[in-house]
Amino acid sequence: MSLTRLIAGHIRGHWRPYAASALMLSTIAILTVWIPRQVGHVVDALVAHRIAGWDLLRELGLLVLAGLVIYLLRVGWRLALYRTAYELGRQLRTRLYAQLTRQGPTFFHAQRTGDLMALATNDVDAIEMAAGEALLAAFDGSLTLMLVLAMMTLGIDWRLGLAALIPFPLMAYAFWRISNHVHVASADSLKRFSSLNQQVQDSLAGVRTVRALGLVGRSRAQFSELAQEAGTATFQAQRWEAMFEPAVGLSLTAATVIALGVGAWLVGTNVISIGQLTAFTMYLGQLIWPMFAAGWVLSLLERGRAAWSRLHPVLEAPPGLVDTGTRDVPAQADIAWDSIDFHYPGMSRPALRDIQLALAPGRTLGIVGATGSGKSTLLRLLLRQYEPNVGTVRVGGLAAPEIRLEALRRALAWVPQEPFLFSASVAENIALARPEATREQIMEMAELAAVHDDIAQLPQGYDTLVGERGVTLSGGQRQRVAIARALLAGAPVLLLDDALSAVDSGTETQILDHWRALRLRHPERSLVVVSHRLSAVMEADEVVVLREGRIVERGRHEDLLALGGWYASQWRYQQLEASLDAA
Ligand SMILES: Nc1ncnc2c1ncn2[C@@H]1O[C@H](COP(=O)(O)OP(=O)(O)OP(=O)(O)O)[C@@H](O)[C@H]1O
Repeated sequence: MSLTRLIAGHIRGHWRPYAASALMLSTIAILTVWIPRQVGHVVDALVAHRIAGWDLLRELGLLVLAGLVIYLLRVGWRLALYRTAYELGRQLRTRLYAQLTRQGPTFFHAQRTGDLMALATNDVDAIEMAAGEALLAAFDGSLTLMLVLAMMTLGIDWRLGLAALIPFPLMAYAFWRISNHVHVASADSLKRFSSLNQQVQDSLAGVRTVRALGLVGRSRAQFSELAQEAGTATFQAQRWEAMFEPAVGLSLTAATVIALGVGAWLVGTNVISIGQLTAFTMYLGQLIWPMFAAGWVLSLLERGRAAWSRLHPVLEAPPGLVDTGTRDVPAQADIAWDSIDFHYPGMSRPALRDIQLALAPGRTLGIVGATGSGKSTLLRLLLRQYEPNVGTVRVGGLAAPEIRLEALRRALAWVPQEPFLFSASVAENIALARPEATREQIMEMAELAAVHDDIAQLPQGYDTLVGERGVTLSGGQRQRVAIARALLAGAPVLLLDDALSAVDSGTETQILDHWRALRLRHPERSLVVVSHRLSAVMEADEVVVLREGRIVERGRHEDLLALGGWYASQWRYQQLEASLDAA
């Protein structure tokens, strides 16, 4: 879809404010061209000594009244129009946000956060301007131009009109050249603003790393270079935009010189009066606005087009995952990875191969293996962040794609290794999936996640702000807050994706004991534990060991010890490490 079609569609949907603005602008244009005519009449009457006293005052009063009405209408059209242009901005931002929530990791892998933020702010602003000011200025400018030209040629003298217009084709050519440059320069400026945004985002997110590595100087230099580039690109666009004004000025000066020359001759030969020549020069002055409007409109439209060409592909990007599911998660949510093969998009090496695995309701599955062996990928397929290339993930006997995505994800309480805490209180963070939860319920889950005592130590307890603008929690505290959040969600399946990595083994045992106690109340709930520490899976009903995407060992803890493979040697190693730590 082009920008024109987008704007045309918007106008169709909001024709009333556009029509009201157009009506007001038309009235303004008519009054504007009436003014020189009126001045011409007054001048002629003064020259002929036909007017004085109250009559003169009345004629001048009419001019003042026209000026006042023009002023009020100018305020009126802006109010009517800006509201609807902002409405387009709101719609585009909402569409962008909805699109972002539909997308999966592949999309976000390809898009830079800074770019997406720039799209939602700068680019949408540029489109808003194109659909608002630019459109109405185009309408107003063309209408004024037509009326002024009509008054100059038909109302005064067509020869004088034609002669004065000689410089204008040259100006049109200059406009065309300038607007091409504005388009290229605007696109570049928007792109560089995105890069600057990205740098700010990266620097803020990684500020501690940058400081710790002593890279502050380099980071500043990089930022200053990007800021310089963005500034230069914006200046470049402005430089071309600034050319519009001299082009208008030159053309009008040339037109005025011609008009005065030809006009003097026409007055001398009594074809037109002095009052008409006065009106004509006033009309020439009135051509300034349509000319400026043309330059302004062209530059706004070029900015809008450049912004739309960046935003449109993102809005139209096919969702990473099509949610065609219609079913809810069955009550007995057993899970199965059925003959799964999977490789990440663009990667040749498979991340999972020939996976056959099942988890009955109320059971615990442990997934272990060396780093990069595919443990988290198993969970990502279950969460439908990616689709397997071969095989099917089943939940409650249904293929995962048959289930509504939101229902599927609500049934799986996932705690990643590095959970995200929002800028809100600890209580609100825990109650994310159940905002209606009572303080007692929140506290109960925090106790189960072994984080209640930590929260009690915070300055405002459960009301302490955490996240970006609040108190900084340790990695282990964040993990436990996220576990409390997942427990409160009350989902039938809890997925701990290395979510105990930052807590000590004593706390880990405590949390897993609490889980088992909780399961006495909810015997149908299942647990999947991905862990590097084998103590986290020793009570599991089944443990699988992954190596390079394949299941290479499986069984209960004792079976795996007896097998004498990777699990057994890793267990011995971790036991030794624990006893050394204790010593
Ligand atoms: N988004 C991705 N794109 C491409 N390859 C990926 C992606 N995510 C993971 N991989 C690769 O897939 C393989 C399995 O990754 P996965 O994250 O499942 O391993 P893991 O066993 O959970 O590792 P760890 O214990 O370090 O968390 C690895 O080789 C990894 O490099």
